[in-house]
Amino acid sequence: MNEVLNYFPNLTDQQKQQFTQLKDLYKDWNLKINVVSRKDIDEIYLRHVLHSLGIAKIQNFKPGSSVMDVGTGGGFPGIPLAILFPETQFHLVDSIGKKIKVVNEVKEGLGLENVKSSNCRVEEIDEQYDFIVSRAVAQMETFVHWVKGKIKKKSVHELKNGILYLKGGDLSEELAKYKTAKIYNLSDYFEEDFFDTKKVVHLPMKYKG
Ligand SMILES: C[S@@+](CC[C@H](N)C(=O)[O-])C[C@H]1O[C@@H](n2cnc3c(N)ncnc32)[C@H](O)[C@@H]1O
Repeated sequence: MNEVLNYFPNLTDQQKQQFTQLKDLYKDWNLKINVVSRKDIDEIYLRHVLHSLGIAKIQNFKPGSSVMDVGTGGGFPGIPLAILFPETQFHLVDSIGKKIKVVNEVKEGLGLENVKSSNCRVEEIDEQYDFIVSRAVAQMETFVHWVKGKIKKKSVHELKNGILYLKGGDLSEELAKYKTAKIYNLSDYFEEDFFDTKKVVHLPMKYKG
């Protein structure tokens, strides 16, 4: 938990309480439905919470904005971001029902009123968002295809509306055809070795009405 406080020192008491509660909730639920590896549970604040919050170092979501987390699994990056931005609406989507079950239990346990979830493939979603976030779900080309038409027309943030994807390693080939993609190194924001290869990719997406 100290990792989170160290990089996000201005949390409210409620946010501190929610982040603290989060570990026990995942520990309990993980025994019933495995969504996080056992090793990762012990390092949940570093590997899951702080990694998810890397997106917040690139863009703070404004009150009233909306964000979809595609292939959220047990709720990453969506749940930590929903704690950090309580006035932004988050839609967490996964095609596997038991993962969405964990998301719903954690959401209830933490009292997160700004989270809704859907158990379906993202291709079936017919809504629009300021940003679409994700981690470890698909190659960029497939992902772009899935989320086309799901971006709001008007940008109200510093970054243009589009995708904010947590990725790792060498992305030169995967992103070669996306000239407007910008890569942010999380090692510029977090000093732990875990972040040495971790990045956030911002890809602005044109509105398709
Ligand atoms: C490797 S897991 C990553 C989970 C989470 N984002 C994380 O980083 O912990 C990939 C998840 O994407 C989901 N997924 C893959 N394709 C999807 C699609 N087209 N629509 C919705 N979910 C999808 C899978 O069910 C799986 O839970």
